[in-house]
Amino acid sequence: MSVTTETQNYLNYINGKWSESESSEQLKSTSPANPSELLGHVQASTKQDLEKAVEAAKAGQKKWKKQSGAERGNLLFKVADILEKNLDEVAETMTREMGKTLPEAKGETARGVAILRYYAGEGMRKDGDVIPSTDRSALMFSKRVPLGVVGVITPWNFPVAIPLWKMAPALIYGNAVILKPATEAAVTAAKVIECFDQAGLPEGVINFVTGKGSVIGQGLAEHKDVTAVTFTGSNATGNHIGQTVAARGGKYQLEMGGKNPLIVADDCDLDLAVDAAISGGLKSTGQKCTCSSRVIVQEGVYDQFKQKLLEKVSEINVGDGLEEQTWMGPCATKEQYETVQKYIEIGQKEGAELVYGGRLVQSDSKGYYIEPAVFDQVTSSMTIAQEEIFGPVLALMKVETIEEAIELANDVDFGLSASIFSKNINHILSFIDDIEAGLVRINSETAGVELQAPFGGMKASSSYSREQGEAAKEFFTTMKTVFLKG
Ligand SMILES: NC(=O)C1=CN([C@@H]2O[C@H](COP(=O)(O)OP(=O)(O)OC[C@H]3O[C@@H](n4cnc5c(N)ncnc54)[C@H](OP(=O)(O)O)[C@@H]3O)[C@@H](O)[C@H]2O)C=CC1
Ligand SMILES: O=C(O)CCC(=O)C(=O)O
Repeated sequence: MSVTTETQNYLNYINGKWSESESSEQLKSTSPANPSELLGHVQASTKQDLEKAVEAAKAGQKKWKKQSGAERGNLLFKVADILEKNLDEVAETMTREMGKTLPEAKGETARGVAILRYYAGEGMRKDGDVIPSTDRSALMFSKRVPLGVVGVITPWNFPVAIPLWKMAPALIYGNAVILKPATEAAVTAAKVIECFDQAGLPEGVINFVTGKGSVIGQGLAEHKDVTAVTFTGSNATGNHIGQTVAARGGKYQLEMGGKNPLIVADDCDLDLAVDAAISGGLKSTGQKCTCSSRVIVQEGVYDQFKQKLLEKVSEINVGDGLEEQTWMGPCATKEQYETVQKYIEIGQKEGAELVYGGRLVQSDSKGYYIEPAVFDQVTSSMTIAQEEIFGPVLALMKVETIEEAIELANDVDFGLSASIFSKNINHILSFIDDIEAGLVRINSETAGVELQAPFGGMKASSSYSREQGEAAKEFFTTMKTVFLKG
């Protein structure tokens, strides 16, 4: 059985088999560059489908955890090789399905391959410590053990990297997984699951159930046999999931929004700062939780920075992500397109000055295209300085001192990522100390996560847990302390 039927009807993957939902209903996935282009249908799954997946995962996990780390790792290496072989197809599907440009989609898929290899290697690393006992004749040690069944709920903005940076560590540490991808990027996710299928993971170890967040996502959050749930997405949904899982005593991990500041100091290399504002703020059409949305500039270089920024932003080519000349693709969904427009209107109503862009870009295909927008005269109390827009909108804010810049940078509910551009070590050290962010970046853009380092935010950006690198071990395992005496 393959991932689809002949009509591009992408199936669920439960207990090692591709299967239709009991509902016999499907949800449509279309292209944001051309909303009349159908990518395929995915299953509108029911709670019964999810129940089957949970049963399969429970049974699969019992055997999976008995395999050695090296055996599990070998399978992940195999998945990585298959994904690498299919990189072009997966990346092109991603571009068609959620709009990011093809080079970005290829980069993300290659990152997926690297994530799989990193965690495959983890199967050969230590899973505990020897701890001296007060009893000289005893051996005491800690041992990491899997949690059981892990629910993975993912967004549409990184349809390959985010599912993989959650599933690969879950699997290597001996858990079984049920992935519920964002509906808008579920076809790309199906292609990733196909790589696991081809690699021959044992039945039930990895399961894929598409459907509405309110049914399948909610079902994972509520299910008593889903020991842990890992989520990336909006704050509203994340907080709801966290409360639901906590109420039944489960473990959860939430990665949510950002309102990331980039501080430009008087003494910095302005050209580098301009490039970082553009790359960090507008790549992926601003649809990254780590994107720079507030650019806080010291008054000494404010006008010069603004002029250089506007010159470069005006060169940005908006269009279909499959076309070579395109630098910025469409908004990923109709909802996102409307949200960005709404925030641009709010910004203007609240007194910010729209100094560039923000207009809709017409196309024959009626794609969700919008020009990058730059606002001047933004103050911290404005909605566009406080709420996550998730679109190509930069808000410029002027400050006198670096102390004021850091205070302004911290004046939001979020705390995911933050950058400073400066050559002054004192400014840099104050920034490292005082900025309220999980990712602190100096002379580098706010986006750009490395898979081997902990990733997560402070304040409302996350549940204080960290993903990726070695930090993933904390979430995807629990600990036994063993006291052994002859
Ligand atoms: N931190 C980040 O990386 C991201 C942040 N966002 C922010 O969220 C905003 C809205 O985007 P949106 O796609 O609606 O994000 P959501 O948070 O609603 O969706 C993320 C995932 O959660 C699922 N989901 C939705 N409702 C529930 C529920 N009740 N219980 C469990 N799971 C659920 C979704 O499924 P389904 O697809 O079926 O709705 C999807 O798989 C964006 O504008 C942006 O600000 C969005 C994406 C990523
Ligand atoms: O910046 C990155 O590479 C990752 C961003 C991210 O995790 C997100 O947008 O959800």
